[in-house]
Amino acid sequence: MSVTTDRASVLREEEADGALGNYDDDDGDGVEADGEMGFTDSLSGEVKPRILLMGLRRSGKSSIQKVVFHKMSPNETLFLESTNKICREEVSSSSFVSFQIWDFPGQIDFFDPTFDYEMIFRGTGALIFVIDSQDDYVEALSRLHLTVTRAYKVNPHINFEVFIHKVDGLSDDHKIEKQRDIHKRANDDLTDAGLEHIHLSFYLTSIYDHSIFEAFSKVVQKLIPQLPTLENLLNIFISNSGIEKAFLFDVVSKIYIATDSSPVDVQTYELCCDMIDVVIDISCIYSLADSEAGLPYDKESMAIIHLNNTTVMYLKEVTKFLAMVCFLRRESFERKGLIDYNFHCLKKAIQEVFDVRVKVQQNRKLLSQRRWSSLTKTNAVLSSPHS
Ligand SMILES: Nc1nc2c(ncn2[C@@H]2O[C@H](COP(=O)(O)OP(=O)(O)OP(=O)(O)O)[C@@H](O)[C@H]2O)c(=O)[nH]1
Repeated sequence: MSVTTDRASVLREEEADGALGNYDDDDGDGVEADGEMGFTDSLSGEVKPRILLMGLRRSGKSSIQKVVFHKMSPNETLFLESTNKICREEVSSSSFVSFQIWDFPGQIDFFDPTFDYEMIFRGTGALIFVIDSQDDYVEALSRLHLTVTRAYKVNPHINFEVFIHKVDGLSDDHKIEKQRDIHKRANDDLTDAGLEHIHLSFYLTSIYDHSIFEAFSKVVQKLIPQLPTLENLLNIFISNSGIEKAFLFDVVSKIYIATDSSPVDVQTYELCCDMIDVVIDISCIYSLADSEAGLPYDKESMAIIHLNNTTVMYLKEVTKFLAMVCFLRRESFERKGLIDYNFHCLKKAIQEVFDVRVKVQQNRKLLSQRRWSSLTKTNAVLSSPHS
């Protein structure tokens, strides 16, 4: 059972107009249509970062979006129809996990005059290029090169993320070999073009396991300017509490937005995801219908799991959509009072970071609105010089 199909995080789904260059204006105010959107973006650096999903047809872009943000089961993606329009969606479950995802059809043509790629890349935070590892990837690599070079020219601040996707069908050796080959060829192409300074990050992903959530977590983390502060807070928290590993999770998407500086291993990450599922599912089944608007996750949410290898997993609510999940030894857990006290301090500090982030976002929005209104005034004067 999954509560998350009722999407708290997905505020709305919009489909861009059939012609690639013309985007639907969701509220009818004209601001998000055509060139205007790009112009405001360039001034304000849009409050919500934009993440683009690009790649050849059938590489798995829509499946990734549906599995990560709509909790679609991987098998259901077999029935997804090919995307023929740009699909935009806002993901906004907390101030830290707040962005727009644009899912592109596989066949976009940069030379199509109706495709305003400058406008699109200008407001982009991360470009995820999906390569089907089970297919011949020569064409995908040349497409990747074209896309990255175009995007970089318009906006050198974009994070370029390459998902070597559908690796579930490959053996471990084969996966590493594919990654090495794709990594080498993509970087050789950039070096040949004199663009070796462009950095590409590579991830092995599949919708059939947690790798896609882990990869998405890393993409999203890079878009959180407060990440070093959050990491520092977690480092202090674990060292003061005798904890071995701590994650800060967005419970809706199961994206972890920060962890301490010790390395992350996949099994640990998977255990955290399973724990969040268990908490939400049990809460859905047994929580009182009238408790806090019937939400399955609230201030009281907490769980302790004793693993059979002397490790304890401890989950606690941080904010409405964030949870801390940590791993510690049974002996350390005996000092639960100290852990809870330190957690209380951590929670307050995270709340402060959160408040600062909200303030910065509000200021940026205000600034952008002011600039926009002064610009429209100037335009009005210019267009009626005799008034
Ligand atoms: N084995 C495997 N198949 C996958 C994976 N991800 C997606 N697929 C399958 O790949 C096929 C194409 O997926 P889509 O998500 O429609 O691909 P797309 O890139 O959005 O395709 P277009 O809309 O045509 O651009 C579907 O049959 C999915 O079930 C994966 O991780 N592993």
